[in-house]
This record gives sequence, structure tokens and C-alpha cells, in this order.
Amino acid sequence: MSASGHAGAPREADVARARELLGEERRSIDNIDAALVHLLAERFSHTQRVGLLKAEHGLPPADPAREQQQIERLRSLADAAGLDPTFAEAFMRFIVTEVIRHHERIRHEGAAGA
Ligand SMILES: O=C(O)C(=O)C[C@]1(C(=O)O)C=C[C@@H](O)C=C1
Repeated sequence: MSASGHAGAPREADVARARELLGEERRSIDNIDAALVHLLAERFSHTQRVGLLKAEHGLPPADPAREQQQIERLRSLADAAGLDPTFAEAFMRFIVTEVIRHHERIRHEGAAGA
């Protein structure tokens, strides 16, 4: 079925319009992906400082209680925003696992040399 509602081969004009809409959506997707990269870079620059503080003061790299609070908060935000909370939790855990790996590296390399 074409956009005009008829069965059979799609009309050229409908396909052209669909391609135009696809291009517009992709431009927005590219902008959002760029924002995500910048936000993640900003987040990692803060967690890097947290890692240094933790290493300098002998605090453990991971804080499971804090993670639990973050996950509950994000699940609730995701739900309100129409995003799958299970996906939001998995995404958060993926990021935090990487942050903890950075914290451990800073601790093992010595905070001063990081
Ligand atoms: O808040 C901390 O203590 C952090 O190290 C940051 C962070 C995070 O990425 O949000 C990472 C590891 C901890 O387990 C909890 C949270």
C-alpha cells in the first residue's frame, strides 16, 4: 500500500516525499547523536574528577547504593518520558560499568599520575 492509500507500486511522488521526510528525520537524529556524544564527554569529565578524588582519599571505585538511587530515578524519568525503563537502566549500567573501570585504572596507576 502506498502513502496515497492505493495498493500496488508506490507513486514516484510519494517515494520522493518519503525520501524527503527520511532526510529530515536523519538530520534530527544526527543532531541528537552529536548532543549525546557531547553530554557523555561532559559526564565522563566529571566522573574522571570523581575517580581522582576517590583514588586520592582511598574511597572505593564503586558505590552500589548511589547506583541504586540513580537507576530508580532514571527508570522513573524514562517512564514519564515514554522511554522503556529497562532500556534506560541497561544504558545507565553500561555507562557506570565503564566509569568504574576508569576509576580502577586511576587507582592502580596512582591518582597523581592519572
Ligand atoms: O558517584 C560516584 O561515586 C561515582 O563514582 C560516579 C558513578 C556514576 O557514573 O554516576 C560511577 C560509579 C559509582 O558506582 C556510582 C556512580
